[in-house]
Amino acid sequence: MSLRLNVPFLDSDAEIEAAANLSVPEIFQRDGEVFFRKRETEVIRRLLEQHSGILSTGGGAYLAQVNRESISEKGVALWLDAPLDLLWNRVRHKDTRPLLRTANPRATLAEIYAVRTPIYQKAELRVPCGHNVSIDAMAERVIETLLTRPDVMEQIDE
Ligand SMILES: Nc1ncnc2c1ncn2[C@@H]1O[C@H](COP(=O)(O)OP(=O)(O)OP(=O)(O)O)[C@@H](O)[C@H]1O
Ligand SMILES: O=C(O)C1=C[C@@H](O)[C@@H](O)[C@H](O)C1
Repeated sequence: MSLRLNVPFLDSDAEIEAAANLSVPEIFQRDGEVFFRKRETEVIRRLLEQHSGILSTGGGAYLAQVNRESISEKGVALWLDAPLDLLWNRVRHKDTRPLLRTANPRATLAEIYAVRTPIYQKAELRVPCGHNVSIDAMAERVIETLLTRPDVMEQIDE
């Protein structure tokens, strides 16, 4: 999306990792989730203040009201709404998500999904993501959806 729109791509996890010189799991292990969430809130606010572009936040960031407010103030929240089984297939082979390092990560993901879905529904925009929707097709759908918010993204016909 950022390549197509020629705007910066920002990722809050990547910014936190660069600042700490540690991976997200290492930060969780060394400093705990509460510490991580504080850094996440600071980073999201700073990135939204300093840049106009696409900000990919970590999946837990939108749970905090303060982050939801920062996002709505500076732009718009867009939820990529994927079904649980699709999410599981994407994360099952990775060990980069500390919250899923449990005895039964599939069940943990289901619990997280159930708790978070009503909060993700607060996002102003939503794009459903089914099986077999390519990254390109998703980017196209997201751009079409963003165009419904001319205060955030405007089409310029050349
Ligand atoms: N439309 C798609 N089709 C197929 N695979 C996809 C699609 N979108 C994302 N993926 C893959 O799903 C995996 C998870 O995506 P990604 O790491 O971007 O998630 P994320 O939303 O950044 O998660 P988090 O913020 O929790 O880290 C990646 O391997 C990515 O390539
Ligand atoms: O969904 C979450 O709570 C998280 C998602 C990742 O992007 C990281 O921000 C971290 O692993 C927490």
